[in-house]
Amino acid sequence: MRLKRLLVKLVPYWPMAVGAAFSALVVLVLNLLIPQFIRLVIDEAILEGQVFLLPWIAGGIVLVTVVKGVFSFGQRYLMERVAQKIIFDLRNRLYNHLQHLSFSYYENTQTGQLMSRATADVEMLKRFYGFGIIHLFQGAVTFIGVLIVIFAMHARLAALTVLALPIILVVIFRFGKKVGPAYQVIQEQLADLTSVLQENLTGIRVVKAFGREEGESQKFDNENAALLNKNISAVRIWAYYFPFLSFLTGLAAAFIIWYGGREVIAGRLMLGELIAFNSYLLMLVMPMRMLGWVVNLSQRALTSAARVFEILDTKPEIDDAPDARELLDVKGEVTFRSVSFAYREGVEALKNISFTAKPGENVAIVGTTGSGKTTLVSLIPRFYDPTEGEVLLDHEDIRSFTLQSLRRTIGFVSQDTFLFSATISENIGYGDAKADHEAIVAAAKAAQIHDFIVTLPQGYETMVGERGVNLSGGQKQRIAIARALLKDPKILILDDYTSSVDAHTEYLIRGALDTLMAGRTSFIIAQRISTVLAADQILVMDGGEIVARGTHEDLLETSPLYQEIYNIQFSGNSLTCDEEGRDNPWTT
Ligand SMILES: Nc1ncnc2c1ncn2[C@@H]1O[C@H](COP(=O)(O)OP(=O)(O)OP(=O)(O)O)[C@@H](O)[C@H]1O
Repeated sequence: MRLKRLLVKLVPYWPMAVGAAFSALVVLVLNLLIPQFIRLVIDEAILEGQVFLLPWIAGGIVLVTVVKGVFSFGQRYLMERVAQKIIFDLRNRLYNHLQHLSFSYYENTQTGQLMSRATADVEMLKRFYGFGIIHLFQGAVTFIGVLIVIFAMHARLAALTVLALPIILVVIFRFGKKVGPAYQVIQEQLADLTSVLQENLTGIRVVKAFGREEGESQKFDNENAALLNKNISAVRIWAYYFPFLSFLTGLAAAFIIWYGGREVIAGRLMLGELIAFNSYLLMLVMPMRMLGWVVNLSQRALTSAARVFEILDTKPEIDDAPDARELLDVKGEVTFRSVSFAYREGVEALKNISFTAKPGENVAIVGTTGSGKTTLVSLIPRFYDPTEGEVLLDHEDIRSFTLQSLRRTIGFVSQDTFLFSATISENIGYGDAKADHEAIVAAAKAAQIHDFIVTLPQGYETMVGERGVNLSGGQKQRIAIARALLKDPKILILDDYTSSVDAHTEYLIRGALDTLMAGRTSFIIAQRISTVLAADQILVMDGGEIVARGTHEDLLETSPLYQEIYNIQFSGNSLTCDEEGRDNPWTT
């Protein structure tokens, strides 16, 4: 099944694959000629004393070798090209597929596992296409070719020699059965090792902050030692295999010399024929060894294929409905109608949520930690679909629109800001490939980050992310805000957007956002008092439910939970700023 699926991928490249197979056949025929030259040298030139034949035979050998070289090159080159092309397609498909898999998939899969599949496993498949298949073919035709020739030369001797064949085949297949699972275990262990490495590198700050370098090294050591052991187990299987195979072929050679020698002495076989016969049998040694190698490679490739296909076969949980249409002319009315949602069955993160945000309305969401605020806003761009109920945009279920067009209308600034290893300008322009420099600068100005950017040595062309300058949390967040604003979204979602900027910057952003939010429906998970003050409606969440709603003044009077949140969360930063951005005590 998996093998068939791997082989089908050759179909689009059949002319090249056939070219490689043809070259392999030519190489085989030429190989079969060499022992005949040897026979001629011994039987005709030496024993019969026909010296004039020698230069011709020598010339023939040179010619055969040259032509063989050309076709060997063709075979290798063509097959490697096919392999590279198949792997190119596969890598692209895999990457593309990964882009479309849903959040839930990534939450349940280790990044290291995915990286290992996209690199080590794909590489294994390349070796299968580039070497495995052609060597399997070459081995099979060599076998058939040699058998035909030796039976034609001396049927009895050939028949007696190949009696050893079934034993050899049993050895090869037993080997395949053992080595396959051994390599599956290795491949899985390698993925585990990659996961440890990836997690360590991502969390290196935590490792250092807690002084856990030793512990982490130990963790890696353990996984690495497990990999070593598993590799050694596989190598042991290999190590048994080769000497045993050599022993069997040695036995066959001994038999030929013994039996064939007697035939020569009896005059039923020429000396040159015996030597040629033996050369043919030696030609079988390589394919037999190769068969073991190819069986091993194929087993590994099948393991890798299973791991790669598993990703490709995972359907994105969130996808376009078959009749999904483009979302056009958005007004921006968002309605949650009896929405419930569970990340895991039976544990509801949202329970029966209903509310409407009118176009252009500014909705603040407050609540205790873990009450479902982030989950609620994640349903609007369809990061997840409700388990029950529906989310409507302009009175239509958002599942009736294409994901692309839906997400295009939404600007999202999430809790953890991620910037790519690219220039500031590219990061801000991420959501709109056509954005010009003026638009990028305008967005940066609106997010109050322009003044900072121009102080950098390369301004907007400064690299950020892993390969560039380090920015503070607040600076990153403002770049993320600029990135969201550049899309000119009808709906704006800001999750904890002010959590890492100081009161002064918050004031500056606040001012910019007030203008920018005009005409957009916005949802802001509020951490600061100024946000709730500016909101048209505030949703108060607790345990996945909306327990109160209203304006700040209403809620202070009617909702004890809101009062509590206000006292704990907002009073600590109940400062707003005066015109110049200086902090002032906040009063209602
Ligand atoms: N990806 C996830 N998988 C499983 N459970 C999750 C996931 N994300 C959140 N939860 C759970 O869902 C509940 C709501 O989480 P959510 O992040 O929406 O809360 P929140 O109000 O935004 O919290 P905070 O203010 O701390 O960010 C929590 O109990 C949380 O543990």
